[in-house]
Amino acid sequence: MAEAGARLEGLVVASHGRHCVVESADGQRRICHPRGKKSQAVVGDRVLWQPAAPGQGRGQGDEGTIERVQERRNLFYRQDEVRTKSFAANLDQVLILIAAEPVFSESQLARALIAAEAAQITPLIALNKSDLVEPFARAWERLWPYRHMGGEQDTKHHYRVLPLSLTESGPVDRDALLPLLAGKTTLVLGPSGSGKSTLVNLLVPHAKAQTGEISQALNSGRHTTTSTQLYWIDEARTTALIDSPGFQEFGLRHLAPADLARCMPDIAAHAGECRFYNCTHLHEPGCAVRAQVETDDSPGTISASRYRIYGELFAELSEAPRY
Ligand SMILES: Nc1nc2c(ncn2[C@@H]2O[C@H](COP(=O)(O)OP(=O)(O)OP(=O)(O)O)[C@@H](O)[C@H]2O)c(=O)[nH]1
Ligand SMILES: [Zn+2]
Repeated sequence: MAEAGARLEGLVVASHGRHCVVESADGQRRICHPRGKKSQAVVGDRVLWQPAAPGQGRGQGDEGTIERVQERRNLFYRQDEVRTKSFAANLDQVLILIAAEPVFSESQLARALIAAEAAQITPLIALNKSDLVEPFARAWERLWPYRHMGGEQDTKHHYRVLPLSLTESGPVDRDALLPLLAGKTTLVLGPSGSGKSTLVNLLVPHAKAQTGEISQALNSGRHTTTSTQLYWIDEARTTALIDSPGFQEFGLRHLAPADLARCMPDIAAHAGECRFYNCTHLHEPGCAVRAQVETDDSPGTISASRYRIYGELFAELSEAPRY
């Protein structure tokens, strides 16, 4: 056990309410409590922590206090169903896993993408259950604007959209995913039933073991149903997946309505060409964005559904109180 009094570096690998599991450089994991509000950490945070003095831990030792959260490279915001904010920090990318069934909500997808863009985190979209041929074809078609965003050439597309069939072609999917994940920390998000657990089990064969007794102890006998967990894919601990429950309404309240356009690449591509520099793209004359929205007569480069979502979010962010 580490010496009391020392400040040690660690990585937050799980959070359960205010408690965190901190992993130190040697791979050892222990429960830590934040010292105060300022040291409230989220998964992915690098922290300085201090072991509890002998006899002071509430458990069987192996506990500590988070003394400081190191500066974050980025912070991913979302809101869960009970309207509290949840976060993960220091991410390289966000993998949004949706499926042919259950039918995905385009609005939820758009929100998650906007949240990623706003935090300057690269999003990656995967559509699972390609074995369900007809529902998959419909879902793939609905993703057309996302598959083609930012240009017609493959290399210029803003989002990467990957077809998967995790239960039917696991090894093939693993080979497709691993190079995209290697050396990075990826937050996996997806609606219930899309195959998130299947994905984690495919990529992290010892997921249960990694979660370990510590997290199980924290979860049991407590009303903690949601927890965010970081898993290492490789033994060298360079490639990480963060599994976070809840893909409900994404609170985007940290954004102002005027931030939306730059977080939607298809809209951002034309937002600079409007007659008014502060165009909202809702009603102004000379709006280059509205000129690009598809209609029955013209294909346009902005799909009608994306423009509708833009309008809905703009209204939501204009009205809702900030908290
Ligand atoms: N047909 C088909 N079914 C799949 C595929 N991947 C996952 N499933 C099934 O979809 C269901 C949901 O998969 P899970 O991995 O539990 O999904 P989840 O996203 O973790 O769902 P929650 O636990 O509700 O959050 C399970 O019955 C899986 O067997 C696939 O590629 N094809
Ligand atoms: Zn405009």
